[in-house]
Amino acid sequence: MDFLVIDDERSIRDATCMLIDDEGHYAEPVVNSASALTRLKEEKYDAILLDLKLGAENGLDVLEILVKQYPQIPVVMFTAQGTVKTAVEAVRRGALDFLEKPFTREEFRAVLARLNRFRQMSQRIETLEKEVQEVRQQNGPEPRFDFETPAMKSVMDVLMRAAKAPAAILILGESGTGKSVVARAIHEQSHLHDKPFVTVSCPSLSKELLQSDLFGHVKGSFTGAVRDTWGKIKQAEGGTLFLDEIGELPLEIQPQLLRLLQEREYERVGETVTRKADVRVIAATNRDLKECVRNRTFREDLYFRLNVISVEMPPLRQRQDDLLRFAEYYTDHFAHQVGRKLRGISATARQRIMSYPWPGNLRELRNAIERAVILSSAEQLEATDLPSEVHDQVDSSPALLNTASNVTGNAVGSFSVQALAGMTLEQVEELQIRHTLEHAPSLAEAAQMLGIDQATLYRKRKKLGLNKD
Ligand SMILES: Nc1ncnc2c1ncn2[C@@H]1O[C@H](COP(=O)(O)OP(=O)(O)OP(=O)(O)O)[C@@H](O)[C@H]1O
Repeated sequence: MDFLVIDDERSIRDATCMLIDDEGHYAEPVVNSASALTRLKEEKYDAILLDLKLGAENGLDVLEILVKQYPQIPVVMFTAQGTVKTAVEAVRRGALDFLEKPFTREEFRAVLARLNRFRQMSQRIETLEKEVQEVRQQNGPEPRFDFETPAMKSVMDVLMRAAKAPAAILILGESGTGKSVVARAIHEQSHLHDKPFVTVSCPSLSKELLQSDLFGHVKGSFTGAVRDTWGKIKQAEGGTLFLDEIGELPLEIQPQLLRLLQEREYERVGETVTRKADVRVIAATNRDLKECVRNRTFREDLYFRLNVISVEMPPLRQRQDDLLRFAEYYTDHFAHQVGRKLRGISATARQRIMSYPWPGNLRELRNAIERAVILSSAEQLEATDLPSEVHDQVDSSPALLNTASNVTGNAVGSFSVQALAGMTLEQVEELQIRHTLEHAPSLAEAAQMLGIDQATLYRKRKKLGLNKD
């Protein structure tokens, strides 16, 4: 490891550098903060040893500058005997450890071991961050926010202005409209961009697990709680807590969330110690929260708390100005990913894309284009490369016709845009779900075809009284 030793006392400085050298590391001595900051600009160090009493300078002030400018470099403070209180203060202000002068080789080795662990952890985090970035790049195209649809432009305008304020933000909109994507964009545009962004998926867990996931728990608080754990609130400390599908939040947990938003306080499950939370909350849902309030499945006070700034993401069928641009963008992305040279989308395929209602919104469009790019063999994406529900809109299959008749109660001549135009959005969605469930071999595949997650399809299916095992 490479050390920067900051001490104005020559004897201590030299002795420390010799000790570091003896232990097989490299040390560079400097006498004050000015030369330390100059060296830090020129060289890369793994750790800093800093004297608390640095001549006329206060080591704690220097520590603050170092922690702010070089948060990735651990700092160990040299302290004189009997200044434990100050040493504790130094740790509170961001020092990794302290060494009481004069120190023995053993004491120094103990600090070295800690520094080594810190270094290994930092390297691991760096590797993981790179991996996450790679997975993201492999999984999907980078989000784009250059929308042309006026309604979407104004949504983004509100969100980007709100990003810089600490108030809670509520994002409404159908599944797949990009709520999670914009939640992350708000975080990245905000003053918290270098702090954590932590997602809690409200419907995916049981009430007990969700409570523990959010607030943490102490050992023995329920069967299986074998050790103390911190929840997502703690993980998100100083950053953004994104509550996805907030409309599914069990009623029992809602008062605790309200308290978190109002008082910034919470307790871990099985513990009475009240803890302070420093998080910015963004929540999203595809439910009609006002309706949930009316049905008494969502607390009104919580709704008002969350609804300080709220936006509604328009469904893709109302974003005609963006539809083709996104389709083209996805085509280029996936063609590049699979190493294909595609000359865009054919005129017929474009027409089909424009006239299809995309109930699964951007997620469905993205999946449809990814599939089409993989299947395509021509120079351009053709209508026949698109999923059947998209390219068969005019000459529909009998099964679909039957379903359409059932849904609307009328004999529909064909499943065309005209037929859809006579139906409500709810009916179109129901039609699409019924059709997909009829044809997909499993719920998982039906969800994938619809471009929604399984939990959403499960809920919708239940609401419609449909079954598929
Ligand atoms: N701005 C965007 N640019 C590119 N792709 C996007 C964008 N927004 C959404 N998508 C695509 O749509 C998919 C779904 O987006 P997202 O998960 O944010 O939707 P959602 O509204 O949160 O859905 P759900 O309610 O089901 O959780 C993303 O994985 C991405 O592929």
